[in-house]
Formats: sequence, structure tokens, C-alpha cells
Amino acid sequence: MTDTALLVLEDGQVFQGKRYGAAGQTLGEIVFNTGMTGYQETLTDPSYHRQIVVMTAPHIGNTGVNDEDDESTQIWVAGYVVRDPARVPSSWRATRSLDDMLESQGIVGISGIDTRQLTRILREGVMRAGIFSGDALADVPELVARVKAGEEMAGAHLADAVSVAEPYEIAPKGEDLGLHVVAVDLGIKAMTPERMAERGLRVTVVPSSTTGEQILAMQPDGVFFSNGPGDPAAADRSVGDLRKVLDQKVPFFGICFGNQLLGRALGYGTYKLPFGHRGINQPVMDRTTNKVEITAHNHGFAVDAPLDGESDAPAGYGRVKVSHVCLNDDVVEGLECLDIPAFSVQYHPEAAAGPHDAAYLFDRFIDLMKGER
Ligand SMILES: NC(=O)CC[C@H](N)C(=O)O
Repeated sequence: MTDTALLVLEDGQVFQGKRYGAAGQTLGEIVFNTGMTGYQETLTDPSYHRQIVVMTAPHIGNTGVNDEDDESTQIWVAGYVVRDPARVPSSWRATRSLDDMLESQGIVGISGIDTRQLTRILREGVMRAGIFSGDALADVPELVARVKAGEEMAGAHLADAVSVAEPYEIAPKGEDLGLHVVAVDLGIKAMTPERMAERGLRVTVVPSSTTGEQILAMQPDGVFFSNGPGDPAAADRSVGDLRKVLDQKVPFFGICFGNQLLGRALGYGTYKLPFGHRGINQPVMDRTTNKVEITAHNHGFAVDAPLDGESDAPAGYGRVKVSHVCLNDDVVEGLECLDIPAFSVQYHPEAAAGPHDAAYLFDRFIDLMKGER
């Protein structure tokens, strides 16, 4: 079987490379990630469901993969595009090569791509794409037609496809603060409840289908909505569940998709960014302390809320402040409610992978639950 693979963009542009991971066909929205490290966490982040991920860092796989850094039980990216994969992985933590991990989970990838040129194209706007190798190769017009028949990310509701089937509990590690958080899994990364447990919280992770009433019946001290794939505009059910929590003034914290859902629950709109933020090197201003933090991002949508001053939540939850802003493009990166105990960020304080600058947000959640804000 030939090792040739083709990456085909919806606008008809074609890149030729070599099979990386499994051979076959995959379709998805093609997006780029600017992280220099953390490929294992990226691959297993459920928010990448249905996306083909291009790594802008040229060398991928250098440290192989290990048994500790998965952010969920499987790889979620739809396909993987790299420039120069490591031939010999080297790390004392590695248990296998990245190529092996991709292949064993049937993830179709491509290597040898000029990812710099590709990223310049995607900065004009993300689009649908496909990777084809082995038996899936065909002539280019046929492959473009398959790509165009693929699903769009706008309008996609994907949280239920990645969420857990049954609730599970994570016990506090170290000192028990006696506080219980119900964390709704819309595509949660493993490190998020872990960061809470490390601070002494008891966390019950529940499926995305858990209703607002069911959440409240657990009498939580705080409610958390996780990151997750898909278009927040298609998540009306979760917005309704969240409003039930906000109505009862139960302390709330949201990350990424959870931030977009808080935005929607407050009555703001969301919109699709031209190419999104993905990587572990994104500058964000915390407008409460005026400190700049370097943060981990993975989002293609954002909340449309007034940047300056306080605004009245259109859905009637009192005053809201945009608490964090991305310094690259002024995109809303955090919301803080001033009259109800709720806040959220668009980025990833759990930092897996990524810098730990934003870990204080978990402490803010604890303060909110203790009524100390
Ligand atoms: N990581 C996330 O939660 C992503 C949220 C949403 N799917 C987006 O792309 O913006």
C-alpha cells in the first residue's frame, strides 16, 4: 500500500504528504493549534471532537506518549496534521510512540505538510477538510465533493456525544473543605475536577443530559459547566438547565463552553471566530487585577458582550462585567456577574497542557462558595 496521503480543503486546495497514524479517510473542520508542547493533552481533549487539528510546532511526537497525560479515555480529534514527526521518541515517561497511539485508535493523520503555509490559509478562516490515504484515495474532484458533503461546525450540538454515561465522584485530596461541586460534563478534561479535588473539593461529574432540577436536587455548594465541542448557539437545553441554577443563586463557575453557556444564559449572543484560539501561549488580561496571564485556549466561538464597564444582563440577572480579555484580538475571555454568584472564563485554568498562571480561578470559585467574594 502506498504511504501517500492527501489533505484536501473545502475550497479545493490540496496538500500532499505521508500517512501518519491510521490509513483511511477522515472529515472535519480544520483548525490550527499553536502549542509547542502538550500534543497528548490536545489529542485527548473532547472539545476537539469533529476537528482536524494542525500543529504549528514543526516537530511533533518527540517525547512519545505516556500513561498519565490523557485528558479523557480516547483521542477525540478527527484527524491530525503535522510537519515532521519524531522518528525516535525519547522520554523517561514515554510508553509508546505517538504514531502508534494514533494508529491503534484509528486516527487518520498526515505528515510532511508545510504547516506554516497551511496555517496562513486557515488564518483567513477555518473550513471543512479531509485527509485521505490508502483505499480512500481517489481523484481530487471526488475528494473535494466528499469534503463538501461533511458537516459544518456552526450549528452542531456535540456535547452529548462526548459526555459520560454515568455520574462519578472524585474525593477531595488532602484537607476536605466540606464543599461539594456538581460538574456537568459537556466534554470535560480530566485535569479540571482534579484541580478542584487538589484544593479539597468533593466533585461529582454528571452527564450533559442532567437537568437543572436534578443538579439542584443534589444540593451542591457550587455548580460547574465544563468545556466541550460544538456550537454554543445549538445548546439551548444546557442554557435552560444553567438558568435554573442561576435562579437559585447557587455559586457557578464555567470554563470555555461553560463560559459561552453562561453568556447565553445571561442573554448575550455567541458568534464564530474566523480561526479561533488554540494553543497554550495566549495572552489574557485579568481586568480585576490588571495582570496579564499566559493561558491555554481551545475555542472557535466567543461571547458577544459589551467590553467596557458593566452592562445589565439582557436576560435579567443584574450587572455583568467582562472580567478577562484576550490581548491578541480583544475577544471576551471571561464574565463576572456582580449581582449573582456566577463567573466563567473562555480559556483553560486547569492548564493541561499549559502554563499555570490562571490557577487562581479555582480559588475564586472556592471563595464564591464560601460567600467570601
Ligand atoms: N474548549 C471548548 O469548550 C470549546 C467551546 C466551543 N466548542 C468552541 O469551539 O468555542
